[in-house]
This record gives sequence, structure tokens and C-alpha cells, in this order.
Amino acid sequence: MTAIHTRGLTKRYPEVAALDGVTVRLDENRIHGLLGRNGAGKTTLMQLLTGQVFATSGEMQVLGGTPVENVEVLSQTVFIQESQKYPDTFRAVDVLRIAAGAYPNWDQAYADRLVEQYRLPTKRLIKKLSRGQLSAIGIVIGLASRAPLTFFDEPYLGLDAVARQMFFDDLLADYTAHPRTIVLSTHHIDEVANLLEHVVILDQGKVLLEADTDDLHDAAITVSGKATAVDAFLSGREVLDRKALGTLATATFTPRDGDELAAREAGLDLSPVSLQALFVHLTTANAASAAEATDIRRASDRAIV
Ligand SMILES: Nc1ncnc2c1ncn2[C@@H]1O[C@H](COP(=O)(O)OP(=O)(O)OP(=O)(O)O)[C@@H](O)[C@H]1O
Repeated sequence: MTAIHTRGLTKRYPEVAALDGVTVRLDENRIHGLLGRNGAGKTTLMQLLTGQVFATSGEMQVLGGTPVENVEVLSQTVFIQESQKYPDTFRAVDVLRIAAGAYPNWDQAYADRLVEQYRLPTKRLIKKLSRGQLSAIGIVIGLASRAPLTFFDEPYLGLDAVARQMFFDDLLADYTAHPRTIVLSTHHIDEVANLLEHVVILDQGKVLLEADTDDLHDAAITVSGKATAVDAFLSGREVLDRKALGTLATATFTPRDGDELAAREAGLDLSPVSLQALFVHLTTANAASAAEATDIRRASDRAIV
């Protein structure tokens, strides 16, 4: 079943098209990664999908309906934003009490456990909390609400590495026990790569790549070895990236049938391309990478077949 389907979704501001003809399909009960460099349009897409801003044009279906002023859809949705503001007199305990009343699937015992785990001082005024503690409030709400559709927009600003890892572990454990659709925007790609089942990469408001992460692994391969052997092997192949260090070279390319065997026979080491490497490569030189993203998508489509 599809949780989210957009067609040609566009949001124009006077100076910029924050989203420009975005067509994506996100299946339900999966963890989707929304990746993109600063200003790519990630937050805007989430704001549109949660009815917080209006589209300029295009269509979207969220849990079978429009999210705009639709209580039925919005009551099943939680959106954790990095820039969430709270009234000056509020303490975390006040926010959590409101969240408990707002989300039908709220699990209070789980929320209490998370509060302890993230060492959240619930009685202190929110305006006195550190950046990481503020993020922890969002994480507790995002997880304990168990909303069928959960959006996390960079939810861990200010969290230290331990707390961040804790969040990824909690997310995976709770998602496994209570499957739901999760959309996570992040710049920490390597840290979440194992968690993501499907990714959408946005660049300047457009979809650069949409693919299942399993298929991406088949869509590009990294070879390394002696530079002369690597270059001989790459001849006639679609190269995405090549780096040399002295007499050694590493290159990422789009494989065709039989390429893995051929690389081994050429004495090269093979490794799956990392999502982070692919992301950096695709988003650094936009014009060239749009064509490459199309090639990778074709390759990942072949992998699906
Ligand atoms: N309310 C607004 N008015 C004008 N421009 C906006 C508005 N909101 C977003 N934009 C612009 O739209 C583009 C996309 O912004 P958005 O916040 O969606 O990006 P993002 O991918 O979430 O970025 P980041 O990773 O830095 O948070 C940016 O160029 C931004 O400046």
C-alpha cells in the first residue's frame, strides 16, 4: 500500500522554487530517507505533506486523502521539526501531556522510559533547555506517539553521538515492534544508511534519485586496486567517480552483467558503494549528476526486475 504519493508537486516562493515538480511514491510501513543538501526542499516537502504550507501546483495523496485541513489524515500524522517553538512558560512535562492527549496511539510508559533514557529534565522551563535536550523532547514525542505516519526532520540537532545512536536504535526497535511509515530527513547519511529501506534524494527542489536502498547497492559498485588495472577495467564502462592515491585507484561505476566477475579476474577488490558516497557524488555537480542519477535509477530498476 502507498502511504504518500505526489505528482508534480511544486512550491514556489517569490525568490525560489523550494519544490519543483516532485513526483514520489512512498510505501507504507517502511523507513524512508529524505536526503538533500541545505535548501534542497526537504522541510518544504514535509510541510506540504502535513498540510502546514500550501502547494503552488501539483497533487498529493497522504494516507489516501489530502492532508490539507483533513483531521482524519492529520490525526494519524506526527511531524517533528527542528525549529519547533514552545510557549515561554512551558516545561517538557506540559508538552508531553498535550502530546499524550493529541495522539491516539500514545504510549505513556514508553514515553516515560525515553524521558529517563535521554535524561530529559521535564520540570525545567523549555526555554532553559539545551539544544540537545530540546531535540530529545521531539524524539520522545515522535516515538511515543506511534503515529502511522511519522515525519522526523533532522530530529537530533545538538544531540551528542551517544544520544544520536540511541535514537537510531530506539527508532529501529520501536518500528520493528510497531511497524509504521517513517520519513526521516537527515544529513548524517552514514549513520542511518542501514536503517533506510528507501531513499529520495532532492536537489534544488527536484528529485535527483528515488530508489530502494537494496537496489542502490546493486546499482553502483566500487573497485579498487592498482591504478593501471583499475583504469584498464573502467575503459568502456560508466564511471561515477574515480580517486587515485599514488599508484592505487578507487572507482565507482554502474555495473552490467558479468562485471563483478570481470573485476575479480582483473585482480581488483570489490565493495558495495556507500549511500553517503553516492549522495556526495550525485549532489556535488548537479547538471552532470542528473544524467547519472537517471542511469543509476535505470540500473536499480533493472535490479528490481
Ligand atoms: N517561507 C519561505 N519563504 C521563502 N523561501 C523559503 C521559505 N521556506 C523555504 N524557503 C526556501 O526554499 C528552499 C528549500 O528550503 P527547505 O527548508 O525546504 O530546505 P531543506 O532541504 O530542508 O534545507 P536544510 O537541510 O538546510 O534544512 C530554500 O532555498 C529556502 O530558502
